[in-house]
Amino acid sequence: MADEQPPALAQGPTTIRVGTRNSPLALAQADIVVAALQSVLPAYSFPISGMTTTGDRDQNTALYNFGGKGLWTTQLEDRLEANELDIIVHSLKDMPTTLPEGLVLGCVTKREDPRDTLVLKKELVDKHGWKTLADLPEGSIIGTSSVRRIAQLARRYPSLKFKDHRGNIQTRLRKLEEDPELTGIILAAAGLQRMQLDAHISQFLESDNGGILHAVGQGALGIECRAGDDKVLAALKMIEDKNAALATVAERSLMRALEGGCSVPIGVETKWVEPGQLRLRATVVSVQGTEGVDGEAVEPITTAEQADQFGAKMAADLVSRGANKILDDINKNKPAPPPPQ
Ligand SMILES: NCc1[nH]cc(CCC(=O)O)c1CC(=O)O
Repeated sequence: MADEQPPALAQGPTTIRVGTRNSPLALAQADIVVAALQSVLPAYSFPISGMTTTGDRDQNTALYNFGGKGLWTTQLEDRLEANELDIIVHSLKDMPTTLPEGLVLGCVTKREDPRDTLVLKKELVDKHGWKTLADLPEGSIIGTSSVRRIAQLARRYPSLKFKDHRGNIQTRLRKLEEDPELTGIILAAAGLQRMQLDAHISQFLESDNGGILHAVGQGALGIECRAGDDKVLAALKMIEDKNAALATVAERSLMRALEGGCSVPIGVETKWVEPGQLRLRATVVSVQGTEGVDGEAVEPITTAEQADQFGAKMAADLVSRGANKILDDINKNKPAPPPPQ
């Protein structure tokens, strides 16, 4: 094993310091990445340091008030730049598409299930046997604070109502059972699966089932490091998943071209329909769900450049069919960010 390692890994310190947020999911994700690194670099150590970020602390300000940029990431990035950490493990979907100067997305690892899921209140499942969004009676209240989820649900299921719902996954599951108003909530499959909480899932949502597309990068882990840190970059290359990397390049390119942060209703779905053939589906939906533009294409993708162009081309196609009007309206109506505290 050792003589297969890139030369950059053979010399110098054998510690790679790992930064993560402090939530149970973030810590589980850091453990997954450390286990992968440890298996290819058994002589190295990977101390993990957890940190509470603005996004974790501020549970009250509506998510779009942060401007969508770097809510979860800035404080960890400061420590990476200050050379106090060597890598940061992120949910890729929480990473802005443009990173600060000097920092790069070092790799994307093997992707978990990227879909959103419906989690219904247990008591209601037991009583009525409901399983899917289509089973829910008019006026049922779904807890979610994601404009992407609300917009798509409102479009497909106009009789549903929504209630702001946030906190880490465990908190959200608890609030679902405790809040008498809520019928169900929407959570990413990946987070539930990584925490062994997937028994709570009632329905997996996708374009062909429920008509809901997931967030850009959902289900993938992105690892950020310093540009030019050759040793760390070589280590990360060893745990990269090529298919996940290429698919998420296309997704992130689409989002960058549409200038959407995590707060705009852009849904995507990428699928390798054959080896080397990537299908990209995308949707841009107005906040009320009254308008939407959808796109779909399949292209042969083997390089990051091709994936990047694929995403940009899809964005241009969506724009030419009205997505820019939807996004402009959203940007016009956005409240001003809160004053710094
Ligand atoms: N918004 C927070 C967040 N960031 C990443 C995940 C799930 C894990 C992933 O997408 O990899 C979640 C929870 C959720 O949306 O249910």
